Amino acid sequence: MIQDIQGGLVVSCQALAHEPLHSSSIMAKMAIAAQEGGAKGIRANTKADILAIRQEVTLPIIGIVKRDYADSSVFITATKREVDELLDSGCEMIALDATHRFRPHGETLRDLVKYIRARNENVQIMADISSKQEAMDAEALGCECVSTTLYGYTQESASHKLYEDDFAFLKTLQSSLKIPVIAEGNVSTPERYHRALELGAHAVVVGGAITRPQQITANFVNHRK
Ligand SMILES: CC(=O)N[C@H](C=O)[C@@H](O)[C@H](O)[C@H](O)COP(=O)(O)O
Repeated sequence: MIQDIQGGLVVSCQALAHEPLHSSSIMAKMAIAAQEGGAKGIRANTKADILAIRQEVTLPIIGIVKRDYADSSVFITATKREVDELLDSGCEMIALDATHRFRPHGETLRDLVKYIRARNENVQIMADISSKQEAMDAEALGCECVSTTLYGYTQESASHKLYEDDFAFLKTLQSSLKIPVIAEGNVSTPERYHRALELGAHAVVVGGAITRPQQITANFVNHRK
């Protein structure tokens, strides 16, 4: 999958339970639209959504399972339970939280990577990180790529946005890693998308700006010239 998405757009088709488009069949339609528009891959949440999307499109899928746990703030593919669901879904790549935060039940990223490799050696792994050190650790564990998904979404990185200072964080990662770096998070305009690629992002994941109409609507309503 990592080669298939090179130089292109991955569309994240996600609607959580509290969102208006929450429905596997609607996410499958979103994925068709993304494919028709030229996307090279899909990022999707839950086994049910991935199975529905698989029926409709030929694009490779990055799977995640978001689930909240009481003892941890990690919520993207946090434990073996979510990994099992994704391995059953048949997605080509599994994305996991790869931050240094404590995981539910004390599970570790190292264990989860080992577990995925033992169960299916063909599934690739994307590390969702929020700092350079996390990215370097994920590379050392053998993940196929890192994504900037959680930059700006942890306590330590909360004051940052990926695109600020002309994607300074992306540049830092690129000069520190050998594995591909995916730009993800707040890439909300075509200009940002193309700039990230120009700077050498292996691929770019765009979500809300394409697949969350409530967010798109609010952007119109709140836009100030
Ligand atoms: C932080 C977090 O929970 N990120 C999630 C990860 O899968 C998704 O909610 C985002 O939509 C995705 O990362 C794409 O980002 P954006 O929607 O900003 O283009």
